[in-house]
Amino acid sequence: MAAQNDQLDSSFNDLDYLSGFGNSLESEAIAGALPRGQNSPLLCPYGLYAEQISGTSFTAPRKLNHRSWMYRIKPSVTHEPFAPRSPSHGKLVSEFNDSNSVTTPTQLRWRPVDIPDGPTDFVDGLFTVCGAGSSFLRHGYAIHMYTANKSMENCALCNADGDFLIVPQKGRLWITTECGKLHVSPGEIAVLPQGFRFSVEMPDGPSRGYVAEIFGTHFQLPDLGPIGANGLAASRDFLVPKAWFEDGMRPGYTIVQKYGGELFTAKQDFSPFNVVAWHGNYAPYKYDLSKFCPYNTVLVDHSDPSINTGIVPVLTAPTDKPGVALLDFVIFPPRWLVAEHTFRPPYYHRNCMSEFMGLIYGGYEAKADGFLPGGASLHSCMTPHGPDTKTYEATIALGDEAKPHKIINTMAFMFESCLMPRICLWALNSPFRDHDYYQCWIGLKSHFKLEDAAVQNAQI
Ligand SMILES: O=C(O)Cc1cc(O)ccc1O
Ligand SMILES: [Fe+2]
Repeated sequence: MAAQNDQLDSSFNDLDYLSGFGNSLESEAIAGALPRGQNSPLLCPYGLYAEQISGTSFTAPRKLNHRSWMYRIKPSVTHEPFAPRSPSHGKLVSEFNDSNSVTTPTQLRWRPVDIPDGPTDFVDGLFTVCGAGSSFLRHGYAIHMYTANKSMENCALCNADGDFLIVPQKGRLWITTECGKLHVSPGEIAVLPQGFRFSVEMPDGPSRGYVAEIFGTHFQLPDLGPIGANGLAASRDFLVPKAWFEDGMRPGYTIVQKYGGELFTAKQDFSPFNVVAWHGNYAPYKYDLSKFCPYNTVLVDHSDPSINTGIVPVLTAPTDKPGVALLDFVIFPPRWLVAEHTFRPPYYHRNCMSEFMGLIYGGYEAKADGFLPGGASLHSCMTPHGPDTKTYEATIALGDEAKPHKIINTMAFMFESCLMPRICLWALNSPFRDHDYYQCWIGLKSHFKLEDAAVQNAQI
């Protein structure tokens, strides 16, 4: 089910799923469709074709190795040659350089982008905001957003560049994948790993959301360290589709392949969702953010976001350096604030990591206004940021009298990366850019009282 909060439609009946993060799973839409005792028999049950999808190199260490076997009516190779899509897309970037993006250390914020009136599906509605690195070199990330209003028709997207982590903000997504169907509501996230073909329906029409794409690695659950064996995102809350297939002719079906940030298309006359059974540990999945179990200080201080406000990553895409993320997905869920004689909102800070933030619903504790559901902000490497003037003044005015207080009806998130993002020009020049963002801090006045220091010194 979708996250339990009054912003969301809880009447929606969800599907039945498999569960467990990174588990080795199996699913048959028809009993007996999975071969037993081997992956690639000479003849598969029911005359199916066996096909492997590898999400890691064949020789990746076992604990990092991802692959699945699919038993399908026709193999996915059965299509005409790929050709550049016409019209080309033009707003997707997977290798960030000065031909397609710029740098700026300034604090950036965007209002929610309007959803187009004209028919726009998930593929056409997707645009890159910022990112770093290269899908070709298998190191980097891209942050996209989408605004769309219609289902993909007779076509499926396959992303050869990386994994998509989709964060719907408005409108449900019904995602058909080769492993089966995922119904994803705002308040939930979905991960479509590199290479899976999928098609997105938008049953609610106007839809908006965020997408983090990672190149060259996959998301993991973060280590829990001293927290212990439980807490944060639990493995069993990650839901994986059950096998689902469609048979028969689908003339003119289009496979859209995103490859090096460009789109290519190929025609075939059947649905790619023809997998009758599959097994393995490489599969799409979803997670309901309301299941997250946050941890926090129970006495003083606002510790680092790696623990204190419950904003420990839900998922992390690691680099080779211990503790340094290519991309962390971090949430700011409803939770109790109890710290004593403490400035409870996020502290003022500069971070060697770059922080892209979005808001799914409600408000965000560090910004009294201007940061809206569907909007976004970017505070790049070492760019100072923190609570706006109103938040600071309201917190100080409350003083030490602040009682335990529950932040409710909110779900903000952050994509945090060690790589410095370049920003796409259409995002920088967007009519939705809030050019007055800096004003939210300009009113911060000095509270420094030199007289107090003089009195103090006189007493010594
Ligand atoms: O900048 C932000 O709003 C995100 C953030 C929140 C927090 O509680 C501590 C650090 C941090 O970067
Ligand atoms: Fe921050």
